[in-house]
Amino acid sequence: MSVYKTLVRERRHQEALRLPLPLPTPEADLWNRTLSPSPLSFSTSNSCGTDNLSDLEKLVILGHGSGGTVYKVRHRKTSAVYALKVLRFGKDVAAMAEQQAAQEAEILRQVDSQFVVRCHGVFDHGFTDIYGGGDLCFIMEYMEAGSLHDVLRTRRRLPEKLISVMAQRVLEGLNYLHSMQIVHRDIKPSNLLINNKGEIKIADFGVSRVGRCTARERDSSMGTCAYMSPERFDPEGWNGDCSDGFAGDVWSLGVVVLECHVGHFPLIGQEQKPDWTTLMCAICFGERVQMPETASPEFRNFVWRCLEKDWRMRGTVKELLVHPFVTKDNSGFSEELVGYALHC
Ligand SMILES: Nc1ncnc2c1ncn2[C@@H]1O[C@H](COP(=O)(O)OP(=O)(O)OP(=O)(O)O)[C@@H](O)[C@H]1O
Repeated sequence: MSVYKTLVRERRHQEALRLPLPLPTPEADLWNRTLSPSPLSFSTSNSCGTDNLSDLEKLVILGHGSGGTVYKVRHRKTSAVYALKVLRFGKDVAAMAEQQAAQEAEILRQVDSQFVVRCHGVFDHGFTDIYGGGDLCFIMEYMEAGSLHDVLRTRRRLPEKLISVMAQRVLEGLNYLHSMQIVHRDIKPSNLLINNKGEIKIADFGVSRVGRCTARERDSSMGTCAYMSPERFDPEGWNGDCSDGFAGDVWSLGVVVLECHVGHFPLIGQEQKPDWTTLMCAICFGERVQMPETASPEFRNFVWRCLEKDWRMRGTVKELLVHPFVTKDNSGFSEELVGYALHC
């Protein structure tokens, strides 16, 4: 998990939830949808052919996040392999935390894109004893090569062509999510997963929103602050109250892209401690970010368009999808990404 994470998800340390999991709604309904508070304890109908977690054999732990553990599991009958994300909640559940968890489950049930890690089913408590009594389990598509964070930890830097492939796919994923009015709000290397074909996909909707945030949600500052845009960090200073949030995902992608080039978190010096004040100063008041000398003009321009402090001036996903940095011929580079990832 990233060392920069200082603001974590409140909801994932809170008491067992009785999750309201509403039935899927048409796309249009997603905007500003309020979730029903009626508790519902069930496993979803799912696409991996199980309504019982005991059908899944635990193989290894893939990783730990702020709220739980991700296991590699195998379906005993079909032998299909999945990643099972088990979330646990602490005591003192807040209403907002409960809503956020329901929102994550709902988003996962709705999204269906080759650029987003697929969720095959959701189980809430009552079904999860076999996994230590977790409160919510997501059966996810298994991404064999792990996360971009894992790759950067061992490789440090990636060649521009690979960064371009990664950026293009994340933009496609954001384009899809934004078309459904979903703002991811936590784009960072550990939430970008890679499969054995070298395809990068967006994962983890733990702090995502459908539609605009309420003031209360904004105040809770959920997400990883190192990758947060100026308007999320300081809504008053950067007119964040008027933002629909989509531009914040573009900023985060810009930070990730630059990080892949320079080999460390790029907005503060390597000698600086990534505490809240340092990050706030760098993100909201820092000079325009310096580019590595070896960066191509296309790379520089792409990153500057993403890291424009004023969200109204920042590049949009649609604009960046046709930016020369991502429209270059990168055929064959996905396979190279697998090599990078699998041999770390
Ligand atoms: N679908 C998946 N396939 C393969 N590995 C996965 C999958 N989902 C998660 N992982 C691994 O498990 C780790 C933990 O994931 P998780 O989403 O719980 O936390 P995180 O994103 O690293 O941190 P946080 O939850 O604090 O943001 C990831 O970094 C990744 O290495």
